[in-house]
Amino acid sequence: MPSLKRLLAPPQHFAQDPLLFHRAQLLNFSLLALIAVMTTAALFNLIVLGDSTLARIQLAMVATILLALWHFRRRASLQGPAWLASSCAGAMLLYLIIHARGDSSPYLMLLLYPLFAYPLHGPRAATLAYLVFVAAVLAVFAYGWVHWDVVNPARKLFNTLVALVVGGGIIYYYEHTREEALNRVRILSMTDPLTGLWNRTMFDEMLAHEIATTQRHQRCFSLILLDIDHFKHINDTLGHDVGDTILRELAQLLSTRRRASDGLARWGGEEFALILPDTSRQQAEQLACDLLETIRAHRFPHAERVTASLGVGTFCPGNDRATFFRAIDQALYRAKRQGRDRHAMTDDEQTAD
Ligand SMILES: Nc1nc2c(ncn2[C@@H]2O[C@H](COP(=O)(O)OP(=O)(O)OP(=O)(O)O)[C@@H](O)[C@H]2O)c(=O)[nH]1
Repeated sequence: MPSLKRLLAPPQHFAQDPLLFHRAQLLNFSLLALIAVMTTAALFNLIVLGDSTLARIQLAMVATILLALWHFRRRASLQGPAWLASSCAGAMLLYLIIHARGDSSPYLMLLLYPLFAYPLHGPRAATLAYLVFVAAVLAVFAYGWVHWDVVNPARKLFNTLVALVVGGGIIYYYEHTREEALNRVRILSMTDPLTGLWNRTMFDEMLAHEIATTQRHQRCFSLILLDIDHFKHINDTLGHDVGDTILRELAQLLSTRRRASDGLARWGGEEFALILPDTSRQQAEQLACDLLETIRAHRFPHAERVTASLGVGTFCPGNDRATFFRAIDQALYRAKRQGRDRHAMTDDEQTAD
């Protein structure tokens, strides 16, 4: 049983993103199901019906799907295997219609295609796949009209088209709204509700990503930790609402000052963190001075003077995350101790571990 559970579980690469994880789960199941169905069909065709040509085609398909399954699980590749799975499912459904030579019941099964393709590809790619599929169904239909003995083909074509358009439309709409809802949940889980910046969870994820990139490409990134000075006093004298407004306004100010590639997060109560990819110690220090000047010059509503203290450091390949953070914290503490409204750099030896 545990091995069956492991087989049904998608690779862990997709665990971070709920949308991709859902697709990966579905793809994993579909590939396994296709292998089982195709193998059974091939054996049935070979042993019971004696159709070795069809059985060979099906076994070749099984081999291709096995390859796709390997690619998906080892390489964590979703797109290619997903297209292969939906193409195989589409081909099987078309084969059913051709095999039934105009009998009505397989037409109803065409709706299985969008039911399968939309959750697997997502609305955009699945619509493309579905259009190709509908075109293929119409081609089979046109062929059948000429060659098969179909009673009232015009009515059959009309009913099939209505089912394909209405059924496909409903499935598209369902999948589209489901993805939108999931995206909203994802954004809510990543952002801080007061400032709209990344929250701590997202910051940790982006930091881990930046550290991995740093090690891979052998380059450094810098980090600034910013803490508003005497924020407790602001809250106590002006009220929490003013405190909240200052947090929001500072977040806005920092957002306008950063580059598009920089990551900005609310790290804690009145603390903010800026990840600066590909940024040297000197560049980070210059930015820290600019930020201090910008905050000093800004007129915050109700508050006469708002300042901040900054801890600044640079992470290079070989550094250790925990040591680096300790050093940044100590730099920030030093800036506070030395009188606030200033920045302090980490000691090089501290971050070098
Ligand atoms: N208004 C508001 N206040 C918050 C929020 N989160 C944390 N705080 C307050 O921020 C204050 C932080 O106080 P301290 O940690 O003592 O720091 P400080 O007063 O800024 O002093 P220094 O950092 O030493 O300059 C506390 O009073 C918290 O209640 C928030 O979301 N809104």
